Amino acid sequence: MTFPHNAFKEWMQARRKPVPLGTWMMTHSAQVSEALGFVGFDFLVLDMEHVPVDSADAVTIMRALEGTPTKGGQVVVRLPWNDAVLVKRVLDGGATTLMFPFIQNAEEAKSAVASTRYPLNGNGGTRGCAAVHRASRYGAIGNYLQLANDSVCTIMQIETPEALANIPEIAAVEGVDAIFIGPGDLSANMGHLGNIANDDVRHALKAGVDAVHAAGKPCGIVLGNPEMVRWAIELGYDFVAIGSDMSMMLARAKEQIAAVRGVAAQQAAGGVY
Ligand SMILES: O=C(O)C(=O)C[C@H](O)[C@@H](O)CO
Repeated sequence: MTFPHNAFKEWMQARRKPVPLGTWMMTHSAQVSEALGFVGFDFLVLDMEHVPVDSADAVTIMRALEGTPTKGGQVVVRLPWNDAVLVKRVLDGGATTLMFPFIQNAEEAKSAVASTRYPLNGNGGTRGCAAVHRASRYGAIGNYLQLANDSVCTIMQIETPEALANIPEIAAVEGVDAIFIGPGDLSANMGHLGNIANDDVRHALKAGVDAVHAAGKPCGIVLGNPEMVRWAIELGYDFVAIGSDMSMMLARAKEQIAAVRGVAAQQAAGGVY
């Protein structure tokens, strides 16, 4: 059996255009995720940080997506924390692109990368080793252990002013494939909780993508509405997510109710997601 293709890693290396567009999966539902897989997003973020998705749930959702155009190598698993045990479980479960939240410095980025690598040729890898699991298709991919390290794509999240200042060192860590700036937590840690549209936050989002590019790496972001997503693309972001499945579902429901009742649906300022 051939080794699964990591499309997302390839897009990061090629800086694919048009910019890959995705969304967050926050419904904790394999069926909703499967349905989302047919909509046309380039990638989908399986959120384990703000959604009570454990490693078994993550496998169920990834398995549901296998039958859709947005499968396997287009699923980004956002971990709840930089935790080697969770990394081991989601990688063994078949995840190929991992997003690490709240990475503050190069040391944390190195630890994150190491947890995704099997020990090989003195690479400092710390990923625990098993050969028969979903990732190897239960052993059907005979050379899984030899190819796994190079197949993984790692994304480090920048979510505080400290991390923003450390972008050059974080992005320079070997094995960091991309940086993702979390506007929700960055704005909160800048003192602008819930206000991504704040001018200081917008300035930081621009400075962040510029710093990531100066370090030679691609940079992603998530924003809450098409106008802000287009703004981010114009700034040079290399992959962008718009809102989430949950926010889109609720916004559409409010629009429908408002349309029947003849009142304007309320849009939150700055774009919630
Ligand atoms: O800080 C952020 O913003 C993120 O990391 C993304 C959010 O956690 C997520 O809720 C997007 O839907």
